[in-house]
Amino acid sequence: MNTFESLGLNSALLRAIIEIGYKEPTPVQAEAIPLLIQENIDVISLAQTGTGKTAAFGLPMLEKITPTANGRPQALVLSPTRELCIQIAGELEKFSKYLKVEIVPVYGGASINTQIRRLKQGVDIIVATPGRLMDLMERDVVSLDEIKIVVLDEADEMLSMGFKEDIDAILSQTPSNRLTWLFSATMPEEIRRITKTYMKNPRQISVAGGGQVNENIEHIYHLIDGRDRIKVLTRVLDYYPDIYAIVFCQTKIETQQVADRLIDHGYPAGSLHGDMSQAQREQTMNAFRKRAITILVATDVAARGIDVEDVTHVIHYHLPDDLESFTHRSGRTARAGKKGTSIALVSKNELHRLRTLEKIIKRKIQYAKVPSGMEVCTHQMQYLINRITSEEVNPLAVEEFRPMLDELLEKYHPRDLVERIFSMEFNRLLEMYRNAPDLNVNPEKNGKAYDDTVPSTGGLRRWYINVGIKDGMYWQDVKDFLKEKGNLGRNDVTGVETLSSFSTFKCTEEVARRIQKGLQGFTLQGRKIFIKEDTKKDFSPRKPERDSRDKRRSQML
Ligand SMILES: Nc1ncnc2c1ncn2[C@@H]1O[C@H](COP(=O)(O)OP(=O)(O)OP(=O)(O)O)[C@@H](O)[C@H]1O
Repeated sequence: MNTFESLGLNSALLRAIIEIGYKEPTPVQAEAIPLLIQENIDVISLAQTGTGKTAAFGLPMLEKITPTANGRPQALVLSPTRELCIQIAGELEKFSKYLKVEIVPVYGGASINTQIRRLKQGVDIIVATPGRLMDLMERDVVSLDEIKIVVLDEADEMLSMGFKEDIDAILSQTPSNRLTWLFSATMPEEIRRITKTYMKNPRQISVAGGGQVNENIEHIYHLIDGRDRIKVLTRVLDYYPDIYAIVFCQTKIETQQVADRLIDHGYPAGSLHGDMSQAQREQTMNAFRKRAITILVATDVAARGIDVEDVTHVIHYHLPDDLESFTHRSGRTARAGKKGTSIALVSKNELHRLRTLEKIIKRKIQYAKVPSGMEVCTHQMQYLINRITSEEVNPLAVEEFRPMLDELLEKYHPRDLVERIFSMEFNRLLEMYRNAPDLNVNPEKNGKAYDDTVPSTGGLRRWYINVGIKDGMYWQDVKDFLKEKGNLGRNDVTGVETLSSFSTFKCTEEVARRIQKGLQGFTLQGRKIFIKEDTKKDFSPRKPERDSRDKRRSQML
């Protein structure tokens, strides 16, 4: 068995690790720690989510630096989001409890003056988001000329967010003989490019039995009608007692909308996305960690890498655009050797992407039916029975209230009491679910893979409309919207395809005129909404005209 003692860590670090409660190193730690301590090399390490990569780079980093009197930073960790900065700095603080090391997190949205003050007092390790570090460098309050080690955490995400220039500028200020360590759960193309751009002969360490597959995650999907998404979500949330979940949405708008809907329906939910202030984001994360809220609705970027203990479920409200994100999302559960479930809500037109995903994650994603209303009630009932029957009786408390309990038992038959307890707990649920519809889509029958309805008349043309996913609208919503504005029949509009900032659809000129009339004077968030003929002649499915990735990201952050 590998032990932390055998990895070459000093006694101060070992003492802290024991106090934290780590018993033995995870495979990535066992592999990386001795190598990084003994050799001065660039390293790229692929390891599953939740397997302790922070300690895998943090412990050797702490072992290798020797705090100097001049208080200039010797190590730098770059990470994409504020949450991650705070989290990594917090972990490093814990590891360095018995060392004299100054660790300063610097990230946007928080007071720059406080960060400047802390940096001026001397710092050994900076944990930073690229944007804020650039600000600080421009103000000449931080100098990177003594940096020995740079860690690029979630490097692909930093590039996706458009930090490439900042990273270039930051790294150009560090000594050329610095070491660069990169840890990641996935190996997208960006990571390969990063290795080429920023690293010198990096050694790739692969962990036995590692790779991208976290066997502790059970992957399932529900096949649904896209219009029922929120209903399916609430049903799933109701089905699992004590669910502690992160729900991933694709855009900031959708994240907020879903969280608002859940809160309106009485769920303990909160949202996390880039349109919130830093204070709001910290408040939500704290509430989630303390379980004051148990459902966190988040964008991919805001929740990348966050480590919250015992998250039971990750729910993909939509599949991510960028399928690598699926691994990072799912990895918010089943951390540190525990088990967890990832549930994808998939409409028929997303099915083919699910198959691609299975190849990426090298796992089968099992189909599961959306629970029926009765199944929700039965499951909750079983849970209540288990809770009651496994509860240990507290004799002292019972004795104290014995007279009241006796009186209750004299007045009511035990069966009557059980029925009352049941009603107390279940009236709301039964009311809600007694006649609940079946939310499953049969892949062979009723569900539609895409909008393939037959239009009422001939003479079809393709039209463009300036609404899309970034407005929180998917094809069904766009179709409903057009139907409403043009006061149309079911099949008047067809072939709706929705991309980030616009959609296209097919209809006759007459139908288009009705839509145009309905749209007169209509604005969405101050923007005039219009349709115009799409002059591209053929109706074959168009390749999505990708927005630049940065632009898309800014919607998703
Ligand atoms: N040796 C260990 N024994 C027990 N728990 C550990 C050990 N190492 C790390 N952990 C715990 O496991 C959890 C996951 O660690 P960490 O956040 O570093 O994972 P990660 O690999 O960076 O995940 P991700 O790829 O999802 O960002 C943390 O709560 C951490 O405290």
